[in-house]
This record gives sequence, C-alpha cells and structure tokens, in this order.
Amino acid sequence: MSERFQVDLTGMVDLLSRHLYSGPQVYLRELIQNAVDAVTARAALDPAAPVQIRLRTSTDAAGAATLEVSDTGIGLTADEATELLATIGRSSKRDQALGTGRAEFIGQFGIGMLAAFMVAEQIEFTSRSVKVDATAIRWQGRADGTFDVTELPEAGAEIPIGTTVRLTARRDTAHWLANDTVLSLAREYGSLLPFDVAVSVPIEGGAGSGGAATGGGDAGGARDAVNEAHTWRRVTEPELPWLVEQPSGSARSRALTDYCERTFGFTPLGHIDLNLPVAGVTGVAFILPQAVTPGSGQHRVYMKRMLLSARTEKVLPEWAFFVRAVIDSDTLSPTASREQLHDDEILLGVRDALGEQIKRWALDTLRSPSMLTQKVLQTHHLALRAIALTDPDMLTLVSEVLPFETSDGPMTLAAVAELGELVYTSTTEAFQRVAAVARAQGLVVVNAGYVYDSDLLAKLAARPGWNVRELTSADLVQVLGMPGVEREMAAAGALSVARGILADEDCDAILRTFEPETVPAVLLRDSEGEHRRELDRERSEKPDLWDGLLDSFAGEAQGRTRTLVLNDRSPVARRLLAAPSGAVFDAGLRSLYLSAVMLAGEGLRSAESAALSDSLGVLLDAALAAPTPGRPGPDTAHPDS
Ligand SMILES: Nc1ncnc2c1ncn2[C@@H]1O[C@H](COP(=O)(O)OP(=O)(O)OP(=O)(O)O)[C@@H](O)[C@H]1O
Repeated sequence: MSERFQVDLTGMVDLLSRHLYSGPQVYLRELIQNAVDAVTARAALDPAAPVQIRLRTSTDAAGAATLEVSDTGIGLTADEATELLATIGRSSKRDQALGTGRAEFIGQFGIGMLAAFMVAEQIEFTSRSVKVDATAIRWQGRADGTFDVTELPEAGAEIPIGTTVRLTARRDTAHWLANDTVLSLAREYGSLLPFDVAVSVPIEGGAGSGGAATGGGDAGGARDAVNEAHTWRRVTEPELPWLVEQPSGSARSRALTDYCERTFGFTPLGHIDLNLPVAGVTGVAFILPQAVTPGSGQHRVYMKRMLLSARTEKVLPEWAFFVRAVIDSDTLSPTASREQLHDDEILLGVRDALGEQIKRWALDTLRSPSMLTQKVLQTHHLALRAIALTDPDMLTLVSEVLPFETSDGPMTLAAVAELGELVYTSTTEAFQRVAAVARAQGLVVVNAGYVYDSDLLAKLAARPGWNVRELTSADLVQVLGMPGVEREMAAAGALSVARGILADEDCDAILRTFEPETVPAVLLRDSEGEHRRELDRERSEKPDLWDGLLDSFAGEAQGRTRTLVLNDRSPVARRLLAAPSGAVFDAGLRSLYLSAVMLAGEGLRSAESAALSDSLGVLLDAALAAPTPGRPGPDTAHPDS
C-alpha cells in the first residue's frame, strides 16, 4: 500500500524563513499578491466586479496583534480551501498543460501562504466564492500544522464575494503586524499595483477627531472611515511613474528626478528610458551622481507591477553599474523566493536588450558636448571603459570622447593616434617616471595604468589604422640625446664610480642629454624597457662609435633592475661628474638618485630617507666649509642672525 508524504509545517516555515526568503517582511508581499491574483481572476470572469484590497491592523480580545487583508476577488469554496490552502505546493494559478505559472497571475508555486506563518500562529480565511450559490466558508490553519474548514450558511448572505485573510501574531512577532510596519511594507511592495489598495491608519490627533482627516495622501474613493479614529490610506499610484504623460520633456525629467529621489534617495545625473514591448518590460534607468565600484548593480524589479525585490541583480548587464533601474515586467520569472529573477533565456534576452538601450543612449548622448555629457564622462568613465571592452561601438566612442592622461595633458586616444603612433605605459608608476622627460622631448605617452585601459588599448591595437604599443625604455633612451663620444669618455671615470656607489641599490648609471635641464637625473626601470637590450642593440649597430665604452659598463652592470640616467644638460649633473670622487661626490650622487626615486613616484623607504638626510648633511658641511666667493664664510655671522 502506498503512503503519502507527511510535511512538518514548523520545519517548512523554518526552511522558508531562514533559507528562502530574505526575512519575515515578505509575508505581506505574499498576502497582497494573493489578493491581487484573486481580484485578477474575478475580473477575468466579470470585468465589472469591484476591485478593492484593504489591509487593517488591530488587536484581538486576548491582546494579540492581528492583520486582516480583504479582497473582492474570486473567493474560495470549502473544497478549494481544503485542497489549495492546506496542500503545500498546490496552486490554482498554474497552467495544467504547460506546468508553469499562468501569465496573468503573480503566484505559481503554491508556497506563498506559508510565509504568513513566519509571523502568525494562526491564519483564518473567511471567503465566499464567486461561483453561483457558493456557501461562505471559514478556514483556520495553525502553525502546528492543523486546520479546520467550516461552512457558514447562516452568515453567507452578509459575507461579500471575496476573501478576508486574518493573521494573529505570535507574541514575538507582533511588531510585524504593527500599523506603521504594515503601511510601509504595503507601500514598498504594492505602490505600483494598478489596483485600489489601502491601509487603515489612525487619524492624526487620535479618536474623537472623527473622519475629517482625509488629506491629499488618502485614497480618493476609499475615504470611508473605518471608525471614528481610522481612515483608509491608499498606497497605490494610478500609473507607472515613467509612463505618466507630462506636458513637456523637462516636466517629465523633473517628475522622474522626484521619483528617483523618493525611491532611491539620490538625485540622478539623468535618466534612460527602458522599453521592451516584446518582453512586456518597461522602466527607467537613473544615472548615479557618484562613481560606484563595478559589480554593485542592484535594481528595483516589479513583476506585474508588484515589487519583486529592491535589490535584483542580473536584470541589466554587469557593466551597467553606473545606473539604478526600476523595471516592470510581465514575462520574467521569479525564483521561488520571489526575490531574484530566474536566470533563464528570457532574462538573458531581456538583459542584453536593455543593455543595448543603455549603450544606444550613451552613443547618442555622449558624442555631443553638454553639461550632462561632461558630468557623465567625469563620473562614470570607468563604467564606459568597461562597456567599451565588450562593445566595438563603445570602444570607438570612448576613444573619441574620453580624455586620457597623457604626458601632454588630457587627450582623447583618437587625438593621440592622429599624431602617428600611440605609445602607452601600462602602469601609473611607469607613467609618472617618464612623463616629465617624455613631455620635454615632445614624446606623447598615454597613461594606461587605470583599470581596463591596457585591455582597451590592446583592443585598439588590433584595429586597422591604429598604431598602438607599450612604451619601452628603449623609446626613451632613443629620444634622449647622446652626449657625444668625447663627453662620454670624459665622464667615463665618474660614471664608473657612480655605478659602483649605486650597485648597492641594484641600479646602473648612464649619461644622456635631455630636456628639461632642471631635471638632473631620471630613473628607468629595466622591467619597462630593458635598456640593456637597447645598449646591446646600439653596440652591435655602431661598434665603432661606441668603441669599448659600452663594454666597460655592460659587463659591470649586468642584471641591474634600474638605471639612473644622468642628464648631461643639467648643470648640477655636469658639476657632479666633474667633481673628484670622495664623500661629496658620493653624497651628491645619492641625493640625485634619491630625488629621481621620488620623481618616479616611488616613496622613500626609511633607510633611504635617512640616506638622503645624511647626504644633504655632507653637502651642507662641504658648502659651509668652502665659502663661495662673495658670500659670507662659515665663520661669518649669518646676516639674519
Ligand atoms: N486571497 C485569496 N483568494 C482566493 N484564493 C486564494 C487567496 N489566497 C490564496 N488563495 C489560494 O491558495 C492557493 C495557494 O496560495 P499560495 O500563496 O500558497 O500559492 P500561490 O499564490 O498559488 O503561489 P506562490 O507560492 O507562487 O505564491 C492559491 O493558488 C489560491 O488558489
């Protein structure tokens, strides 16, 4: 004999509340949604039937908090109540043939009612079915998993068609049924429903002030006071805010800005309309006023105008993290928790199509200069770079409109490319090291050290007509002038001493001429360009010119990771190279080396700071000991003292 599965309701509720739903608050979403489905089902049979959903909080005789949700929907017969309410996983809203939820309803899984047990110890349905001659019924379910169904033939005539669901809270969950909580949850989940949904609220000033308090926020048709101290407050807006007709474009922008401020709490830079009729999707994406980190895209998604979640991911592509969208859809399927979207082919299609609309907007808007363009480029350049990585049109746009840092100030990549070749550094540190020297030599170098930039340039490099490559220190060595053989020979001795001193720092030293002459030395990293290979190349190309000179330090400096390039145009560097070796030469060279380290954007380590201080001390002592002609000597009193 086969037996039926048994279900432990407490275990099921625990499972839902801890693992499926984000928290007990969703109980109200499930109740409103059932009421909405019930009125939708009735309207399909009788378009003239009343459509009303009412929520009312109270306290019962035993002092427990209660909530009643009444609808003018399709109602339930005793058999239906027994079958549908007490069978977990049974739903009246599924398409029998397809085995999926029916398009007109929000519910489909047959588990939503259980959510009410997260906050209630007892749930009572009082209902009268729309079916002809149906008897009114009462169904009572308890958290221990027991239920009763009673027919109410006596009271039947007084009970209107529809359903009232009454929840009685447990002592520890009473706050979920408090009037303020119910009002704000009903607004959060239901404000865009195309139905008359109202919550009973106490009239300000309390009992005794009568039904007079029916201010602007109250439901027009629902002003009938519940009693002396309560009135109905409508929580639903008649139309989706982004579909409301406005007298002008600017009036619409203002209204949408207003809506965004109310809903998301920020003033958007602008908005992008989203519209996908084939998938029954409409909405609007608001451009964030501040840059945010990639991957933080969370959007407000409504299913058939009921809030699914205020933090839905995946409805827009990941790169669209610079907008917050509100979307309403008829076709997307929720997961059973009804808090995320089912990652199916429809969602994939919708995500791509909505992403396309955002791209279109960017391509159409950001090409023409305006305040909006400027603000969006400034704030969201990172997002635009991210899109450009996957989209050729956006890559073109980014190369044409987005300013990149170059050694010649901010320039677009297209403008740099027009100069002939686009040379870039792949780290900001490398850029800082070479920018001043490159600028002085008229070499335009792009800083591609920010996120996505190297990848973007690699993509551009693959495009016909683009001549793009990473800067090597060979480029710099090439643009830096040669001091001439005689000068090289004259300085060879000093350079050799310098190399000996810098060997401790794993640094080589060479002599070049470059602008500006105010920079006595720059530091190049071997990893960026491997000047050694360049020197080898030069040596093999011009063996006569270089004679044995290169060999003399090539052997010595083999494998150094950095090179100090001394500037033969700089009077300071020349004076240093002309100085005899000794403590002053040593201190002067170390000072130049350490200022080149700082110029390269590398901070000084504490030992280096100490070395700089020591070197300056040596130089100061030397200067004070050897007075310059015309200046007061060391033992002459300082004029200011
Ligand atoms: N207010 C109501 N009026 C009429 N029938 C109702 C009402 N609330 C619930 N029901 C019936 O109870 C059934 C079970 O409801 P439940 O909320 O558990 O699941 P569902 O809404 O079908 O699916 P989901 O789990 O996706 O919400 C519904 O399919 C519906 O037939």
